[in-house]
Amino acid sequence: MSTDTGTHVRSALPGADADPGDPRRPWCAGALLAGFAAAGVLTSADVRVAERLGELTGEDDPTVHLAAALAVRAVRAGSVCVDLADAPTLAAEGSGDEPDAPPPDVALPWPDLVEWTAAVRRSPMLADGVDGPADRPVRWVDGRVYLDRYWRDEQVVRRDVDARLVGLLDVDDAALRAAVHARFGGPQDSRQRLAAATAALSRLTVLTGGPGTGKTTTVARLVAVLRDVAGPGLRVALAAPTGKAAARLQEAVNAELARLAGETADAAAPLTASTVHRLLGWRPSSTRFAHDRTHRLPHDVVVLDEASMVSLPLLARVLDALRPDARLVLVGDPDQLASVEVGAVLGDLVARPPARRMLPARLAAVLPGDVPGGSPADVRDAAALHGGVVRLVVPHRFGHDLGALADAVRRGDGDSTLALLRAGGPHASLVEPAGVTPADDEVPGLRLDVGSTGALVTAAARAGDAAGALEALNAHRLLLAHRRGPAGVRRWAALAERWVAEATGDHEHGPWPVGRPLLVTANDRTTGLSNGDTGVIVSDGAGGVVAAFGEPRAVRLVRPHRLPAVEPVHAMTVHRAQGSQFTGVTVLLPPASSPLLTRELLYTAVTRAREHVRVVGSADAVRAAVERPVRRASGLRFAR
Ligand SMILES: Nc1ncnc2c1ncn2[C@@H]1O[C@H](COP(=O)(O)OP(=O)(O)OP(=O)(O)O)[C@@H](O)[C@H]1O
Repeated sequence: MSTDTGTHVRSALPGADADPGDPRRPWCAGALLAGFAAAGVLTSADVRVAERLGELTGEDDPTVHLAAALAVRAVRAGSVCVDLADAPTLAAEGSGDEPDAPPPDVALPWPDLVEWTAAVRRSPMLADGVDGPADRPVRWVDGRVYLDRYWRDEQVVRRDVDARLVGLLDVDDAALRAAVHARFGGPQDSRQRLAAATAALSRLTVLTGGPGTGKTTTVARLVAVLRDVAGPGLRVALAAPTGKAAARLQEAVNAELARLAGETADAAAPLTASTVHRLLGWRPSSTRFAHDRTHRLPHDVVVLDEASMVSLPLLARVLDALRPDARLVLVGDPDQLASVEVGAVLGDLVARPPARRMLPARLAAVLPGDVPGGSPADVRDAAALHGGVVRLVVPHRFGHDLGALADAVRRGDGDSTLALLRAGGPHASLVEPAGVTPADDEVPGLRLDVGSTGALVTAAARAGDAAGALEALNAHRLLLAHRRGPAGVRRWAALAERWVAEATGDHEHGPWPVGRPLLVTANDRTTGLSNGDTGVIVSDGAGGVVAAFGEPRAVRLVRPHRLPAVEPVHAMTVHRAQGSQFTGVTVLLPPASSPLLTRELLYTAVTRAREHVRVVGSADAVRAAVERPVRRASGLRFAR
């Protein structure tokens, strides 16, 4: 394709006559990219990176620059790569990264796909295909364009996962069968038995399931099974992406292990769980972890919970650090929101067409009758066993209505979702505002919940009852999709703070008001607090205050002057709430046109609630959410 494409299309470009001072318009950009930037598809940074790569590699074709800029944009939006054929559709949907900017409503001068692909493949900027040169900054593989570092991370995951699925570990069938039945004896435990046997036999297990299907319980009992078959000296690491999720995992797994130990009089050593970063040996002054391919983790088993939140680069680092003969158990709900960073690896591993392996046959030999069969879903689940994927399907915790609601959202069934929400009842309700976003006086129930939760938290905090304050903090949480704007965290957190002050009659304004809920926004080694941890300021009983974090049964106290970056947490994004649950949840939806409004967002929000979820949003917004699954491009779902 000739390099004059840019000039040729200039007069037709959206925004070509727009204000030259518009900050979205990159300085010095060629006409083609400037047009995409003016339309809001690319940012100045996307354009600058692409043009700089062009300078460094001697590439001046603007269509190649466009492909590279779209690969940078894709990463910003959480994709690993961009599929050029799909790029026009994705651009028309707007960017989840900049949800407040409307999607472009102008026709963009997309290059002809065949010519574009040819230009990209012969470019000195790009490596062509899997076997292309290793020193190019961008790579094209089967229509997908990657920034090379993400391609390399994807290859690490692909190769390691494939290697882990080859061959089975040496475990005695009869001993395994006995151990599994001893730990999972119930008639409904079939999938949990399969999960434990898979973890014993395979170096990769992917344990999935909706909320309350017994994933954490399975992890604990699976560890007991592994100790039974491999000996009590087994070195087990538990990890999760956030400190809060790690604390919950540790508490739940040890409680179940202690219960099992009581049953069998075994002495079970308690396990500790850490964040994934801490497990790998995160060092603030280095871009590398202490554990990597040259200095592997010592563990025989690594269990990674909330794996839907793990990014592609982080999973690649875990796989790098794991001994090849160690077992990896990934646990999570692939229907939830993916990592805030790049990739949706759990979903990709579940959706991947697995090569045919020995595992299902061996599972059938160890656990005859437990391998699923019958319904189409069972047949799909049986096929997924080739990839080490076990899906738990029996809900053990959820109230029936909440479970049905979560399931309708997961299935993309807008009619049922709306019907269940409108039916109301003790578990779910819908508040439909008159306008696009609700006015404060349209949500009296929310105001009551926020006020009463704040009053409970403040009363416990004033009494110096840290555990009680942390417990009360989980009574209700307001969740939103956006940070800014009329349906954003900023506006609603300020409102919630006012409602709490009104409910408690407390207008204390000092830097650390007693009862203020806190969200940690940075990792901090000295206090051990992690980004995403939540806590509350409580009285220390001696006229001072202290910040309480952790679970009510394992409270950690930190003096305010030692706190890392924190912010008040009267409301938070749905993303931030992942890994936590609350008795009641209110989710306030953005307008139907928001690109952040997705099925995964609503599903994640609904499944944060233990007893009641209130959805605030128009019927259009609910439908838009349910009917729009997140699309994150990645090559992991394909054969290469
Ligand atoms: N096989 C089982 N039989 C009976 N009850 C079970 C079984 N497995 C788990 N449970 C119970 O179901 C409830 C939910 O289990 P668990 O917390 O393990 O689910 P989960 O999938 O980890 O949930 P979440 O994703 O919400 O953390 C717990 O009370 C647990 O004791």
